[in-house]
Amino acid sequence: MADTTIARPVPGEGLALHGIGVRFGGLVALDDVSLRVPPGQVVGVIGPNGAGKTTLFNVICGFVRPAAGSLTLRGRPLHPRPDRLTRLGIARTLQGVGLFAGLTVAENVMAGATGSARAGFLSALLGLRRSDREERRLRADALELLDELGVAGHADALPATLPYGLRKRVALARALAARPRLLLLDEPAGGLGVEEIAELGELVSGLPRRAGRHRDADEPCSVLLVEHHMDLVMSVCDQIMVLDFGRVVATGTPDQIRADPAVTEAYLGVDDPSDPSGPSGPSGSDGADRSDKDGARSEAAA
Ligand SMILES: Nc1ncnc2c1ncn2[C@@H]1O[C@H](COP(=O)(O)OP(=O)(O)OP(=O)(O)O)[C@@H](O)[C@H]1O
Repeated sequence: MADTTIARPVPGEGLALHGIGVRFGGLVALDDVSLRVPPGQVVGVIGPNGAGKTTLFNVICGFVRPAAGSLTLRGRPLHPRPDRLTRLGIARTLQGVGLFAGLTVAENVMAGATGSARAGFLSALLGLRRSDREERRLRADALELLDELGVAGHADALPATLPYGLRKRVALARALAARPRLLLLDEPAGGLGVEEIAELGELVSGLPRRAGRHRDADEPCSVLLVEHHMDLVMSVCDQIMVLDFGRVVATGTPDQIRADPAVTEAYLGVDDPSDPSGPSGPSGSDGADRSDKDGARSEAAA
């Protein structure tokens, strides 16, 4: 029977994190975190403020080097570097938008394909030669993606002229232009309205089924979603990992996570899930602020 526990990495399958530990001075940001993101699945990482979600994302992107543990991608050791992600088949969207302000929407998406284009888009920016055919192919691919995400009508606009929700779609199109086998989404719902979040949910759910767009036709794309917005996470994820104070407190399907008392305790800071005093539980919209618990995991306090 297939192993469905995402906290138990399986060699050779998708992205796997094995016993990751990260410290910032005396603060333990991640402690023995293991996770796998199987091909074709949307895996969510949730947790209250300061739980370690962004740190985990940064480890996978190579912005933070773990003090302990290792990463593998399709069974091979992974030593990520932010400037090498595209080559590894990993694309990401950032908190906020992060588009190039001086490039049009279509050009931004073309820039995302740099790693998969024989002659990179940067070469054009640098004034280097590239064939017209290559240029046309990149633009056609970009327009197709923009069409898929419902923003093709804005292809020649500058990002700043678009509403925030549309700019986020362009950022997603740019990430998809790299034809990733693994897509990392860092709080994609941030700053979006209810309707936009519902539309985003449909988009994210469909990402692993984007047959033939990624480099490996035999391996569907997988998605790692770091997100505060619980309704989105619960509706799109196949599996969810819950972090609290840098530790894994629960993993499972959305239904399992909803029913797990450890999750309620992590969000509300109470043992009784029916206690109404907490501001937001796992079915609410945002993580609770646990500033009263700050420092509880520092080495000095341990
Ligand atoms: N560069 C850093 N230097 C020192 N401490 C850091 C650094 N980055 C994160 N931390 C600390 O590590 C812990 C985990 O932070 P992280 O940002 O990963 O949490 P998070 O779950 O993403 O929180 P949020 O939901 O508020 O974004 C926090 O206590 C944070 O203050």
